[in-house]
Amino acid sequence: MNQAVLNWIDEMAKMTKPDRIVWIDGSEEERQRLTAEAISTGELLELNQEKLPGCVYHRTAENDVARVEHLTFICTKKKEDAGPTNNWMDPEEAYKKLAGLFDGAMKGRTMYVIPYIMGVPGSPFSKVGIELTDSIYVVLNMRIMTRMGKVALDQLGESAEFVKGLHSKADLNPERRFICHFPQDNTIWSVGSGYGGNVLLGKKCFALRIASYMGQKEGWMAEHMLILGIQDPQGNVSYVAAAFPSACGKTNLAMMIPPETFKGYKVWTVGDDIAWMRVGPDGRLWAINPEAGFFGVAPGTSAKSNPNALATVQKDTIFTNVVLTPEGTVWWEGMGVEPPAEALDWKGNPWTPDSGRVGAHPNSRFTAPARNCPSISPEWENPQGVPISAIIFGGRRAKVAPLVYQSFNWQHGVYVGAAMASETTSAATGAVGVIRRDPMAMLPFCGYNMGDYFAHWLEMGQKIPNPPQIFHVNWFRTNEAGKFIWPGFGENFRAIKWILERCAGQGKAETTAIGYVPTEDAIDLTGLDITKETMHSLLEVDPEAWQNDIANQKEFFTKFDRLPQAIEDELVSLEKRLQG
Ligand SMILES: Nc1nc2c(ncn2[C@@H]2O[C@H](COP(=O)(O)OP(=O)(O)OP(=O)(O)O)[C@@H](O)[C@H]2O)c(=O)[nH]1
Ligand SMILES: O=C([O-])CC(=O)C(=O)O
Ligand SMILES: [Mn+2]
Repeated sequence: MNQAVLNWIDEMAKMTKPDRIVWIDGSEEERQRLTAEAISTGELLELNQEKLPGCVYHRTAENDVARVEHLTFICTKKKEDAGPTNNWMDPEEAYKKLAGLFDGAMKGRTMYVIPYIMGVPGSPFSKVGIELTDSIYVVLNMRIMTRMGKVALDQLGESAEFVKGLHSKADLNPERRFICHFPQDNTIWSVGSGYGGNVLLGKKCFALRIASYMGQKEGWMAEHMLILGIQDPQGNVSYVAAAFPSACGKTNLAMMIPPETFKGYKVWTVGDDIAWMRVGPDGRLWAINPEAGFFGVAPGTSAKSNPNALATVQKDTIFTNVVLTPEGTVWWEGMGVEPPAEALDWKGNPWTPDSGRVGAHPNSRFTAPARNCPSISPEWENPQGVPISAIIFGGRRAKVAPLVYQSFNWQHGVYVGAAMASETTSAATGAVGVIRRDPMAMLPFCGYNMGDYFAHWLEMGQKIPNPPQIFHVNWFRTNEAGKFIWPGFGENFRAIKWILERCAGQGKAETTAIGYVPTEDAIDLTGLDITKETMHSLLEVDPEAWQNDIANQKEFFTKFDRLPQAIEDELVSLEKRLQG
């Protein structure tokens, strides 16, 4: 047995004082046993096994339904290394404070030891973590989201190089809830929550916050990006990676089905949330999806918007905070089917469709194995990853950003990513619909100084002989009535097709102040009912709106003491171009 692992577990058990310690092996027998146990205590509810085989239901505490960014900390020795966009705590102080909360937190409970791999076993990209938790819900979610159990211990061998994750629900009191990251110690401590984004430590905590720090040191990138492949009628597949903030359409785009008119085209899903990217021997950027499942937003998922996601969650899925029907099935707003006449809402209260309240929490989620997905790419477990032709940034912008545009070059593209903004969503606690700057969709997920992160992006550009082209998209422009004017979902394929044409040196574009914008006839609109006026407003670059946005960007960037000169230069150049 690995002595470093044993010593660490011993130390954590002395602090948390569980009644027993159970090692997770990842077997089917173990899944059944733990599921039965969680059902017997009410932690999980069994669903209708005829209609939803292998599926279970879970409710979180009412005040524990999303990531808590104000309680999430990067604990580096120097405050500057966490940077201006992260909450910071001194590591010594953080360990001490959380040790107080962890002290005896597992008394009367079991500590589960979950060894897991982010990435495919044996891949040069992959990394091992171990999560200690007192929640069966966490174990069963990690079983879907990662490759875990024996396979991870085999990969680790005698090495002491693993990410040490400790989680306890403790008393679930939000006053005593903290998600602390110690990138310099490869350590994550999460206490007082049972919500996925705070407690599935392989996901946001490791695969983004800790991994972004590793990537900067080791010369690779960990990004909040989906990965998809687009196959053309000749059978060639091109891959793109796209960064959108939480609940802004990554899962939907990753599983998109092209509109009927595009015969012979097919979209393959490689990943829906996280990409780890390295320069390949051929000088291109290669990406893997380090996860093994999808932790997706339920509301809005329908046979019309995302049939692949709906098919994915028909078996072996954990549903969290959705509506529970009397027949033991699930429902949510925007599912595209009649709501049940009466049911239990996400809080467990009796609910009817005319109650005037939503039945499912807006951030209710499904946890489903990626292999269930009808569009899963044949390459999704390729240990070498897939080559990326285009990087896409995007957000929710009612105004300002056009449907799609291309940056002039890598440096300009990095600036476009750094200047990203989006309206906030229910994926994190706090106000919804407020515009905030969210560079590369990484504001809540960058594990070090974001100025250094921009510098790392700029440096990566120097290291990739054949870098991807960088684009920006916005599916969320609205009219005066506040309605989305672009149909979105599968129709987004039309913008992606233009992006790939541009990568191939084709595709018509107009050079504007902000970058290359499609000419009004450049996007293939065959079979789409959309007026010329609408297309015009979708592609419009309004100099005044952009000037206002620049003012907001400047305010944001003044917080940075390590802002690379190149970012500032790009901003100044844009301002000059806008003034004509
Ligand atoms: N109007 C419009 N809404 C969309 C589009 N794509 C996704 N949405 C909606 O945006 C919400 C979130 O979409 P997801 O695809 O789950 O977002 P995500 O980026 O994967 O979210 P995280 O899992 O939080 O990272 C859902 O309610 C979708 O229905 C689109 O093209 N147009
Ligand atoms: O982490 C979560 O809670 C879910 C997620 O993917 C995100 O918010 O981006
Ligand atoms: Mn996400």
